This record gives sequence, structure tokens and C-alpha cells, in this order.
Amino acid sequence: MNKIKISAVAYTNTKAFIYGLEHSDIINKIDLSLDIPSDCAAKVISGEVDMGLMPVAAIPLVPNANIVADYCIGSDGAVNSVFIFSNVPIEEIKTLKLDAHSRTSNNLAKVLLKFYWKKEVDFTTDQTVDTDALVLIGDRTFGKKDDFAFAYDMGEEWKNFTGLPFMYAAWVANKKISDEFKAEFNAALKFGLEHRNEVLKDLPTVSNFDLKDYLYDKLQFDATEERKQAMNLFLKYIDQLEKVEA
Ligand SMILES: C=C(O[C@@H]1C=C(C(=O)O)C=C[C@H]1O)C(=O)O
Repeated sequence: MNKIKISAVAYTNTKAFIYGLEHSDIINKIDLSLDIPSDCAAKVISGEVDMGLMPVAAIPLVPNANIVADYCIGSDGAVNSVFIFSNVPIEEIKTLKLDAHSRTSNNLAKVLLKFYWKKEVDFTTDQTVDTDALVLIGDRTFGKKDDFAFAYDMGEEWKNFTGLPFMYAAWVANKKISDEFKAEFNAALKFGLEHRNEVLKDLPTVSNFDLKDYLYDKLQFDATEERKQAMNLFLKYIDQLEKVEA
């Protein structure tokens, strides 16, 4: 049988899922690669893999996209790893650097700035230029909040804006995946989440960052109906961004 090719995110937020996959028989049926989120997106879009932990902002670019698991990377309010870091308050931001690792959070920054804070901002992907603010996601943000005058947690700001939870990444396939495989995959992910204490033991401590709080409280892994509604609303806002900018 051909192995199912999967791209997962190489960040701490995905460690429990990886633990579950590696401690289940399914590990023999998959070909797993760990990638930065923007590469997960590229691989699922191009068909280099069959499914991946897909940044939700890029789901519309996936041919035959279908969500294949009951779990995701989400939060309900603050997530503590998706930030706009800034040296000036949001009202004064004129230029913002996007994060090359990200697809969702870059768009979330654009949506929040335009529709919530109602700010016109120049965005750049050029990491060499000086800007007022930057988007940063994942493990590279751990313990960095105090390095900047302002740290806007975008999970929290999305909740302030919409009253909704958020979904950053979902398990998405670019082809039909059998119900049998999906059931086994879900069971493995669930097993991993139930063993977060084991995952925690293996993680190096990070100064000025509470890993337990992150894995158990800030991150929320259930792809609930409310979280999917929030995703659809987010995708509508992204669509409007593009129309406005066209
Ligand atoms: C919560 C996070 O969610 C992520 C953010 C993503 C993005 O911005 O594209 C994609 C996958 C997730 O890893 C994080 O990376 O800190």
C-alpha cells in the first residue's frame, strides 16, 4: 500500500499530534515531514503531499480541499505565539514586516489592521528593511514579549473583534481520504493530546514562557463548529482584502 504523505508543522504547537502519530500503528502507513507552516501550505497546494496541517488562510488555494480531522491548531482568545510586535502603539503603525513562516497570521494581521483597527499600513516581506512593527509566530516568539514596547496577541485581538475563537491551521487533504484512515488518524491525534504531560517532559524549558499553560490552556485543539464558523468568517475578510487591494 502506498503511504499517505503528510506535512505537519515543526513547532511546539504540533508536538502532541506528532507524539500521537509516532505512538500509533498509523506511523507505518504515513510518510511524515515536519515543515514550517508556509511550506506545509505549499506542499498541500502543489500535491507534493496528500494532506497537511494547513494554515487556514491558504485552504482556498488547495484543489479539492477537505478537512480530514476533528482537531486543529486553535485558541479562544490569547494564544501566546501569534503576535504583532511593535515599538509604537497600533494607532501609530505605518509599516509592518510579515513573517515568511506564516500564511494565516500574516493575513490575520491584515484583517485586524483594516477591519478592526481601521488602519492603512504598508506591508513588506523584505526582512532587511526597518519597519514600525512585525508579525512573528511559533516558537520564535517564546519569551520575546518583553523585548518590544507593544505585543499584540492576535488570537486575543480576533476575539475582541468578533467574539469568536480562532483556527490557525487545520488538517486538510487535497484528495479523498478513506473513512478508515481518517478514523485511525483522529484516534492517533487524540492519543497525543491525552499525553501532553509526556510531551512536556521532553521539551526544554524556555525562559519567560509557560509551556504547560501553552499546551493545555492557550492552544485549543478541537475543530469545533464555532471554530469552523470563525474560519469561514476569516476567509470572507481575506477575500474582501484582496478585492479592496485589486
Ligand atoms: C498558533 C500558531 O499557529 C500557526 C500559525 C500559522 C500561520 O500563521 O500560518 C500556521 C500554522 C500554525 O503553526 C503558531 O504558529 O504560533
